[in-house]
Amino acid sequence: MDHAFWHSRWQNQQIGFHLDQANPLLVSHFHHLALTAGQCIFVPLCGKSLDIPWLLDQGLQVVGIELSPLAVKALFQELALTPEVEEMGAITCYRAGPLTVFNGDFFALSQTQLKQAQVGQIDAAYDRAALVALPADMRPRYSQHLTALTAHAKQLLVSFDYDQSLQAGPPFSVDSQAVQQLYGKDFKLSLLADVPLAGGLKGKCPAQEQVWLLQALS
Ligand SMILES: C[S@@+](CC[C@H](N)C(=O)[O-])C[C@H]1O[C@@H](n2cnc3c(N)ncnc32)[C@H](O)[C@@H]1O
Repeated sequence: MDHAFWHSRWQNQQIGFHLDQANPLLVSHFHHLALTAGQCIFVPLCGKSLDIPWLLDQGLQVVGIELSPLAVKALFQELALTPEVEEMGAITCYRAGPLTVFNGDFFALSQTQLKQAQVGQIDAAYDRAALVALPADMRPRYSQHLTALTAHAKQLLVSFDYDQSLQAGPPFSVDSQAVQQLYGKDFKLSLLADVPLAGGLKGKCPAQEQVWLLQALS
């Protein structure tokens, strides 16, 4: 998917991926990350997800990155937060208290900008509808960049497994074998949940929603 695809989705409010509550799978499986208040969680391709306020409510510092300026502005507006805005080259950083959201291309986000925004150690990552939003040829670059940016931080990953021939993505099917190929070299993978998606994918084909815990191999 190119940038124009996602900009147009936000422009036209075609954001069926956006849930009107925190993702129930995050709520049920968050404890596996064993985070404590004050620690920092990174949320790639975050949209204006209500997972963000839920994570803030756990006392965490939350760092997101999102391509669409519409999404980032809506996120802060809906949370009634007025961010400080700082241009950092190709990326713009929005900050309000424990929430930092970079607006720009995930692949352009570097340690330099994280430092400039005074993001310290990232203790965990949470991927919901990020890996599965990307076509197969982009996923290895995505997983490597995420692993490097977060210094092999543990991760909660929510993915889909369905018959890709029945339905085109996004979201794409990223099955257990694909998760293993992308992350198995660096992480121990534990499948925490493998549950049928209620109503199927876009109401059209049966799909499993899977929750993975990734823990760095030492
Ligand atoms: C399927 S949505 C998921 C959003 C959010 N994680 C959620 O659960 O609601 C994927 C998001 O990734 C953003 N995105 C796509 N490509 C991106 C990129 N290269 N860098 C940053 N964000 C990107 C899109 O604008 C979109 O908001």
